Amino acid sequence: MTRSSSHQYETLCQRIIDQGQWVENERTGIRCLTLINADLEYDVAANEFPLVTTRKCFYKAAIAELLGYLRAYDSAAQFREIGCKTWDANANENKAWLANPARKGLDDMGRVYGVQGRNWLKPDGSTFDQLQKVVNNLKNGIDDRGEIVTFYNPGEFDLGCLRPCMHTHTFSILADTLYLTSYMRSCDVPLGLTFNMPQCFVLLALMAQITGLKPGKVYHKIVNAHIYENQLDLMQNVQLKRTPYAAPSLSINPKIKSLEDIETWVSKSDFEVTGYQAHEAIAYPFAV
Ligand SMILES: Nc1nc(=O)c2c([nH]1)NC[C@@H]1CN(c3ccc(C(=O)N[C@@H](CCC(=O)O)C(=O)O)cc3)CN21
Ligand SMILES: O=c1ccn([C@H]2C[C@H](O)[C@@H](COP(=O)(O)O)O2)c(=O)[nH]1
Repeated sequence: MTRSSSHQYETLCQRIIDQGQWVENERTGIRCLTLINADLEYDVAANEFPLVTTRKCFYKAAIAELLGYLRAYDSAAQFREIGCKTWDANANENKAWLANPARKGLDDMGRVYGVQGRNWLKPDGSTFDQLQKVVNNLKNGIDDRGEIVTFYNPGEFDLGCLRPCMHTHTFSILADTLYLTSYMRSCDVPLGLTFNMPQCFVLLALMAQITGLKPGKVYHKIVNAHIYENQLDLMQNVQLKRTPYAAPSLSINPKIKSLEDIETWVSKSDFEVTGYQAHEAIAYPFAV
């Protein structure tokens, strides 16, 4: 059985504290206590929604962010419109991006995440929709062992504000059950991870729902897991002193039946979490 996701989270935080090494980070100027390699697992079949309970997490914003990725949003203003402010700083305060001639003005994020997932540029100038291809195959029960959506396009890194952190999602079918393996190169454990855990869960649940498959498990593979130096005291002396609660569950509007629904009318209010008991919020500092 999968261990409660909040417990997996606190175990990872403790491992970083016990085994992590200090690494200077040039981009942000803030050092990070860093661990290489972590594996998390979420049981979508059992509907154990992976929300950290040792602090209040903002899952509505996390779900909105995922919807923005699936819709190929490229502007922080689009994310704000659907209830997510997480891209404001990287679009408008990141020094390297502000100085980049590719930036098209206020709120532009450039060719990141969903732009690559939905509009991968081909040499002939046309675009390829990775997500649509995967949805079409899964709907027909096909797993060609390459049901992959990747946002990672090294040839276009200079056209976006940040390289994607959760960069690749691989879908797999066994019998009538859909699995998801999600790869993450760089993980801000106090902040970003509390968004990424529920996002992986929702991505599998939604894809299963629109393809007619049963949801199985998510395998979340993290390479560089870190805590920024200015977050460490709150993590060690506040959050990790708390006892986790049981996992909540998630219900998704059953009227969502297609990728087009996700592109057109779905909003964060189509997702309802029940039984979320959490300790009070912690305002962790954010490194731009
Ligand atoms: N340093 C850093 N950490 C990240 O986690 C991160 C980035 N940069 N840049 C790109 C995205 C943006 N993400 C973010 C950005 C902000 C929050 C954040 O401020 N979360 C608060 C409040 C959220 C709210 O009120 O909606 C939190 O307490 O979780 C979370 C994830 C994740 N990513
Ligand atoms: O979904 C996300 C997006 C970003 N992060 C974190 C991981 C790092 O702390 C920064 C990105 O910095 P890089 O220098 O590009 O690695 O953002 C996250 O945890 N989750």
